Amino acid sequence: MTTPNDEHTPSGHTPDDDELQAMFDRPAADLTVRSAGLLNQSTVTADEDNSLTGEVIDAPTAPEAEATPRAPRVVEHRGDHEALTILPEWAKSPEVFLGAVRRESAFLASWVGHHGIRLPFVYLPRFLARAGLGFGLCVRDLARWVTDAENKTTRAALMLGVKGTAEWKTLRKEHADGVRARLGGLAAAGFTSGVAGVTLYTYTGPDGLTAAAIATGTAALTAFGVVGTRHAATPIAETHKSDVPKLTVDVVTDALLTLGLGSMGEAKRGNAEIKVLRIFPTTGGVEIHIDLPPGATAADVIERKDRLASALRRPEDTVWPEGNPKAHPSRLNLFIADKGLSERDVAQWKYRNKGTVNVFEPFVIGEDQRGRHVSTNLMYNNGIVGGLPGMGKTFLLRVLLLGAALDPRTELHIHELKGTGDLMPFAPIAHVCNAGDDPEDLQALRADLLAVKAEMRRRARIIRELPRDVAAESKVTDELAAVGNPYGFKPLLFVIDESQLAFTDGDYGDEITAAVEDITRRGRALGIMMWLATQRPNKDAIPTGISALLSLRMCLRVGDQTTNDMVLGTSMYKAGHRATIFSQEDKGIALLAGEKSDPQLVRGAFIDGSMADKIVERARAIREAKGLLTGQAAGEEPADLDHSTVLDHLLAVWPENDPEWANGKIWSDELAARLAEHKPTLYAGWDAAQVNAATKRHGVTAKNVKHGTGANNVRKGLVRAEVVKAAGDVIELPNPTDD
Ligand SMILES: Nc1ncnc2c1ncn2[C@@H]1O[C@H](COP(=O)(O)OP(=O)(O)OP(=O)(O)O)[C@@H](O)[C@H]1O
Repeated sequence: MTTPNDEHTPSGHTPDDDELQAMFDRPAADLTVRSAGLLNQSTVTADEDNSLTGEVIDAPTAPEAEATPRAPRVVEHRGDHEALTILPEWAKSPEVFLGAVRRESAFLASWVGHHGIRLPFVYLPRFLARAGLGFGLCVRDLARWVTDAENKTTRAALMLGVKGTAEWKTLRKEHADGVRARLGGLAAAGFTSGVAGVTLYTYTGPDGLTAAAIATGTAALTAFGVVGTRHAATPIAETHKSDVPKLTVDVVTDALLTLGLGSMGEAKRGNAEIKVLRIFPTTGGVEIHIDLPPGATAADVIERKDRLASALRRPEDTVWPEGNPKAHPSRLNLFIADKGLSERDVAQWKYRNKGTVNVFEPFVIGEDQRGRHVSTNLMYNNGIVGGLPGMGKTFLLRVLLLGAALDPRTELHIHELKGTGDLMPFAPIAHVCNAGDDPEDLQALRADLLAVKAEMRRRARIIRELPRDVAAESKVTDELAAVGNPYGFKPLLFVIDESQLAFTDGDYGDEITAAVEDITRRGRALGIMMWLATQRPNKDAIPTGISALLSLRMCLRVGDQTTNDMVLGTSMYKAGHRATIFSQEDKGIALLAGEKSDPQLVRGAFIDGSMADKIVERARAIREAKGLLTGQAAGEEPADLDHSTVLDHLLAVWPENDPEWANGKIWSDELAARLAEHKPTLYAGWDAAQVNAATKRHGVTAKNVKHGTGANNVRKGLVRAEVVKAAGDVIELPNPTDD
C-alpha cells in the first residue's frame, strides 16, 4: 500500500508542502485513492510480456514507480518556530527603557558640554576670522565688478586688434562709461543708506539708529562669515566622528567573517549564510542573536573574542559572545555592552541591607557583564581566589565570608596573613580571626588547622556510625547541620588570605600544607570548606596536591597564561578563558570556574569596610539571638593547643609519593632522622625503636621493610597507608559533587 511517505511520484509531479500536508491529514483510505490518482498519471505501463507468472504475494497496488528526485520530507518540529516577540524589549523592561533614555541623555549632555565650552573660545574667534576673510573676498569681488575685471582679457584682445583706430577709442569710452555707471550705482547705494540712516535717526533717535546699525552689522558679519566659511571649506564646529561603527547587520556579519570559522569561507562567497536573527537593546547594551554558518560554533567565536572585538572596533571588555546550547551549537548570542566593566557603577550586594543566606544553596556574590546576578555555592566546595596584587582578592573573599556570616550556623576560621586587618571586621562573629604572618600567627594557623582536623575526624566517626536513613549519603547535609542538631555539625568555613606565606614558611610550611591538603580532601563531605587567596598562584603558593582539590576558582587579573591556568585550571587560557584581558582598572572582576560548565565572568559586589561592619553587626545579632557565637567571638581564648600527634608529624615529613621510598614503606631510622630535622625540639636524638614505640601507641606496628640490595637491607619500618589511616581515621566518603 502507498503511504504518505511515498513523496516521489512516477509522473514527475512532486507534491508541494501543502499537498503533502493534506495527505498527512487525510484518512488512510482517501490517501490510497489520492496516491493511486497520482500514480494513474503515470505514462509507464506494465509490460505484459515481461510479467512474472505464479502466485502473487502481497501484490503492489500500482506498478513500481520510476525514481524521481525526492522532495524534501516535511517534518514538523515545534522547535523550528521561534515564538514571535509581542512587545519590543524596551517596552517590557523599564530598566531597558530607562537605560536607553539615560544613554541618549548622557550623549545629549556631553554634546552640549563639548560644544558649549568651545563656542566662546574656539568657534566665535574662528567665525570672526572667517567673517574678515569673507569681507575681504566681497571687497575684492566688488572691485572686480566695478572695473569689469572679468572681461579684461577679452577687452584687451579686442583693443589690440584695433589699436589706434576710432573703434579703439569707442571701446575705451564704453569701458570708462561702464565703470563710471557702476561707481555711480555704488555711490547711490551709499547715499540711500545715508538717507535711510538720517531718516531713522530723525524718527527714532540714536537708539533706533544704533539698533539698526547693530542689526545690519550682525547681518553683514554673518553674511561675511558664511562667505568666508564657504571659502575655507571646513566647518566652524568640530564634527566628532566616532571610531566605533554602528552595530548593523553588515557590521556584525563582516566582523564574524574575519574569524574565518567553519564554512564562513562559503559565506564570503555567498554560498552559506551568517544569519543575524535579532538585534535589540537590552539592559546595559545591545544583544544580537546570530545563526553561524554550518561548522562554526559559538565556542569557536568565544575562543576568538579578542579578534571579534578587534573587528567590531570595540574594547574587548564590551564584547561578550555566548552560546545557546538549547538552540544549537551554532547559535551565538552576542552582547555588546555600552561600557567596559570597569566603567560601570560598582555592583551592589543583594544582602547588604537585609536577608540571610543558606550556605547549602547558591547565594549572590556579584553580577556578570550584563548586570545579571552571579551566585555561588560554598557547601561541598573548596576554592581559590587568585590574581595580581591589588585587584580585589580580599574584597571577593569578604563577599564569600559575608555570605557565610549571614548563615548563622557557619563557623568562620579566618587567617589573613597579609596582616593589614582587611578581614578583621569579621572578628565579632568568627570562631578564629587572625591577621599577620609572624611566627605566632603561623603557629595559630597551624593550631587551628589541627583543631579542624580533629573536628573532621570526630565528624567522620559520627557520620560512619549514623544509621543510613539519617545520613543516607554519609555527608553533612542541610538537615543534619540544622541549628540544635545533636551531632555538633555545622558548616565550617576556613579562609587563608595570602596562603603562599603559609605554604612556603620554613618552619610551619610543610605541616600547614599537609593539614590543608587533608582538610581540603576530606572536609567537603563533612561540611568543612577551605578557601585560599593568593597573589602568587604558582606551585609553591598552591601546592599541586591542594590545587587539584579546589573545585571553585576565581581568577582576577593575572599577567600570563601560566598563572591564568594555575588559578582557573589547565588549558583554560587556550579555550579562551583569559583573565589576562582584564586591565588595571578592572578591580573585583574575575572569571569564576567550577560553578557552571564554562567559566563565567563575575564582578564581585563592592562592600567597603564600613558596609562590612554593618553586615557583620547584623550577623552577630542573629547569632547572639540563637546562641551561636563560639570561639573568639564568644570571648574564648584562641585555640593554642597542639592537637597534633607523632602520626601527623610523620606524614609531614613523609610525602605520599616519596621518590626514594616508592612502595609506601620506609625504615623507621630514616623517619627518625627526618623527624629530628623537622622538629628538633621534640625528636632530636630519636632512633628507630623510639619511633616504632611512639606509633605503636596509635595502633601502627613496625614491619620488616626491605630496601635496596646488599647486607642489612631489611630493617624495621612503617607502612604509610597504616599511618594515614590511624592519623586520619579515614573513612571512604562519597564525592559530594557527584550526586
Ligand atoms: N568588586 C569591586 N568593585 C570595585 N572595586 C573593587 C572591588 N573589589 C576591590 N576593589 C578595589 O580594589 C582595591 C584592592 O582590593 P583588595 O584589597 O581586595 O585587593 P587584593 O587583591 O586583596 O590586594 P593585595 O594583593 O594587595 O592583597 C580596593 O581598595 C577597592 O577599591
